Amino acid sequence: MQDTADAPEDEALRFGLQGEGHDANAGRMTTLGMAKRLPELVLEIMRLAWQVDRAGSAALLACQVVSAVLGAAGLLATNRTIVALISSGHITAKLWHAAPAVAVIATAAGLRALLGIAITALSARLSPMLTRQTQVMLLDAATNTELAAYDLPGYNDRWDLAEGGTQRVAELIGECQNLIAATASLVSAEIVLALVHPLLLPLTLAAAVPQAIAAIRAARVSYEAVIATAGPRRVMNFLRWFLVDKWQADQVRTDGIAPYLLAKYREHGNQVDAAEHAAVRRAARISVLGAATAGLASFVVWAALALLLSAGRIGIGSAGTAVFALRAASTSLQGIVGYGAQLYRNGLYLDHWSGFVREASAMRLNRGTAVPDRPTVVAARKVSFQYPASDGETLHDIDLEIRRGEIVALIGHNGSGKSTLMRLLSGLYLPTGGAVEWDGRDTRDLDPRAMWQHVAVVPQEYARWPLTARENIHLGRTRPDDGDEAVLRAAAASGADEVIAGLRNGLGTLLAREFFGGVALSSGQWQRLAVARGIYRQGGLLILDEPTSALDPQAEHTIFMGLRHSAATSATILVTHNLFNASIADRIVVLDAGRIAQEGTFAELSTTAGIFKHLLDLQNDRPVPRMRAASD
Ligand SMILES: Nc1ncnc2c1ncn2[C@@H]1O[C@H](COP(=O)(O)OP(=O)(O)OP(=O)(O)O)[C@@H](O)[C@H]1O
Repeated sequence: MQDTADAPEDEALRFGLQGEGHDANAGRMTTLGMAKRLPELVLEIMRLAWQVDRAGSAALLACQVVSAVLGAAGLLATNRTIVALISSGHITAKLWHAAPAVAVIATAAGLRALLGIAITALSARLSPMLTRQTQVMLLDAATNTELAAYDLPGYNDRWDLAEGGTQRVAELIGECQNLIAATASLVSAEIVLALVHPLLLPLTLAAAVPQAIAAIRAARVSYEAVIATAGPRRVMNFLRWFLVDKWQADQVRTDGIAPYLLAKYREHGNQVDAAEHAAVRRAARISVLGAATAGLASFVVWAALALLLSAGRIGIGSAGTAVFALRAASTSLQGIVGYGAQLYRNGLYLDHWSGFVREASAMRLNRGTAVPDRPTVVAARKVSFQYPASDGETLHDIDLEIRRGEIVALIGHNGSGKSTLMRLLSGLYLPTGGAVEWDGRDTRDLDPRAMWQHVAVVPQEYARWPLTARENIHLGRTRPDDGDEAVLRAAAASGADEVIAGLRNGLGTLLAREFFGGVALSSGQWQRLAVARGIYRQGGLLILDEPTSALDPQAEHTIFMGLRHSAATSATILVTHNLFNASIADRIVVLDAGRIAQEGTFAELSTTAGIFKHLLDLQNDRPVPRMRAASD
């Protein structure tokens, strides 16, 4: 019995979000850090906006500037109105005197309202374009990386975060606009205040500091809570998917696992609630303190204004103007602090996006430029390979050649490295030692996209593209001279023709999950299409990784009988655990723990002591149970 005291703890789902720079992000959320970061962030967003819609971005900026100028003009006109109204003389004369300034106030207010509408409309137009642009940039970066990027620790988590960042873009645009508008209003109000009395300018700015600090602290608390709960929230997303997705729905029922997983869901939900409640309480305490200090600071400003007035430093007209300007400045400052804190927080999510785009760009497919021909010989020369997150090598010292027209079967225990070797031969991975060569040229020197034009792979986990049956076979590589003929020929070679014949609209039938309006196929039917796809490509290197695992014996027979024909012009590698299927290969290579253990024909290996013979004997060892034999 195992000693439970020494037993390691069971592992649980966890995600690599914490401690990956996010704590440092939160640490930088200070007043100074924010003052430095916000202008950069605004510029970054404006640069992005400029890329997608120059006219719209320029119009938006122009509207903001004109609105600010009108704001200042309105405030100055307020000053002139007050001076005119409190001057000595008959009321009618005073009103006439004030009329032009009143007209300026009214016009400025009307125009600012119109500009406000234009700003809202322009922002609404820009937001979706910008969101899409960031998403396209992300997809472009992610789909052009080396496949090995997916094996880097935390890569998928960073992808998720980056995708989350793109969903914040619309908010960022709004916050950016509001921040610019508030800053423009503040500048105009402060100019007016400085004209009334220079002391009022630093005083109003200093009064905003406590409120700014409080708003940033509150935003930081909320960001920290988001980061702290990211792990459990992602586990919850994962569990939700497992509980309701169709692929497990039958087992959720027969295994009765729902209550067990739901309990785990609640447990993680409670962790999230506890962290968020604590954050809300902390943020509220900080906000109360901030509001109290802000009240005190504004009392000081008003007191200073009263003192200036009573000391005769400013006139009653200027004091009236200052009242309006102070209100405008205070509203603007609140806006800057509030929107600034939100913008800063959302900017951290945008950083996830830009960080991922940078990381993916550094991993971009950037190999040689030599364009290979259809290969005659594909070879591994002393190849070794280690996955980035792995402790040791998966493949060691592999020497192997496959020639055009030859079928080589790869056999070996689970985890012996067969799929990894195929990804190396097809150029999906580059070896960490030795070289893979196509007609003597190192795959590192070849243009990978040009290489893949000559590769046809039927993987174990075949894609089920949400496209028509026709598209699922030609994948956009149509042959205009051959029309559907080539597609149907490939379908006939894999038994997919029977599947297509039964579809409501033949080759034109959409194959997708029902909720996308498509027809759902069985696993074996999908696999027939995947094999047809591989045959249709007529690749110089044809790789079949367990191509018949989900097929009935008839479909399997069709494929293996047709394989000789499609293999005539390709170097073909077949990975299979069904050793009888390996008998169609010219040569069999047996992998054991990442090394080539045996190589030979079926006849040679099935009669020589070794792994192959051992596995073959096991496959043949299906004795009829004794009880049944007795009763027969
Ligand atoms: N992305 C990865 N990162 C780290 N290790 C990996 C990765 N993919 C596979 N491995 C490890 O490499 C070894 C070989 O895996 P591979 O998939 O090549 O084996 P296989 O022979 O194709 O197995 P099977 O017969 O089960 O399909 C395994 O030990 C596996 O755990």
